[in-house]
Amino acid sequence: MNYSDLCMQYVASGIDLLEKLINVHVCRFQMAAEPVNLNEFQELARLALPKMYYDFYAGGAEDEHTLKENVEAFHRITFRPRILVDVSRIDLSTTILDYKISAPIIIAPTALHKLANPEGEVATARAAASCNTIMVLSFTSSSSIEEVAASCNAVRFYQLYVFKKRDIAATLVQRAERNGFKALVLTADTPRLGRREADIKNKMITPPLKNLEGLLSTKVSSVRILKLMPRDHGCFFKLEGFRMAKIYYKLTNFDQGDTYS
Ligand SMILES: Cc1cc2nc3c(=O)[nH]c(=O)nc-3n(C[C@H](O)[C@H](O)[C@H](O)COP(=O)(O)O)c2cc1C
Repeated sequence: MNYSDLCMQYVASGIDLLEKLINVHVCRFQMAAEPVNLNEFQELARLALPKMYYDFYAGGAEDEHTLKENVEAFHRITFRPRILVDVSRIDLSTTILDYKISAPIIIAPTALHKLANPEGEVATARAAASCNTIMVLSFTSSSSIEEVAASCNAVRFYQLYVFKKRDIAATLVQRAERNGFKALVLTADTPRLGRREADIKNKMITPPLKNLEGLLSTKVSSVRILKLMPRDHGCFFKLEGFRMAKIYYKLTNFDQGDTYS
């Protein structure tokens, strides 16, 4: 990670540089002992990132009930040991949409990777390539579709929010397809963004969403995240969304004028 770039990014975001330098150095000191599990990576992230950004990645909506329940759900899963079997050759590889991957794990779409690293989603795509898995690029990525496509040969899917303003989504799908993205991943559970209380308290600001430049009238580079998708652009989803997505993917004849609520 290029720390000076990271610090410059913090300064640009109006975040206190001294505090971050201290945290980054504490973090690097602690890095002497390599993290051995996800919890330790999370703790390093907490030390290195501005609170505003850490809270964005780590937090959930309202009382964070679902967030806690997600963690609990994983705790309820146990492995059934199988003994006296030949483990000399272990193969976890599988296929998704005919693309072979090393294990049944792909990178889910998550927004705004540049909050954590100046390379943003480009670095994530390279990680996907080196692990021989698939990256799903978020609709609200901080690196552009083209930058991610040029960075490596990872198999890439593109996550789509179906916007009321259909031309926005259609334009992005066309760009993704032109740049070798292999499939669309439709997000159906975000007709409105959750009420993320930490983001409200932190007065969360975002880096520019490069893919939306020139498409949204909103000045997305400095708005609070809750205003990112204002009413007239807001994403929505119902069965109709599937029809639209299908049309987008064929890239023909979408009804630009129609409105849905
Ligand atoms: C910080 C963060 C950002 C996310 N951003 C997006 C996004 O931009 N688009 C999307 O479809 N899902 C997004 N998600 C949802 C994830 O793709 C995933 O569905 C969700 O985290 C549930 O998986 P988990 O239980 O493994 O975290 C985001 C999740 C997190 C934690």
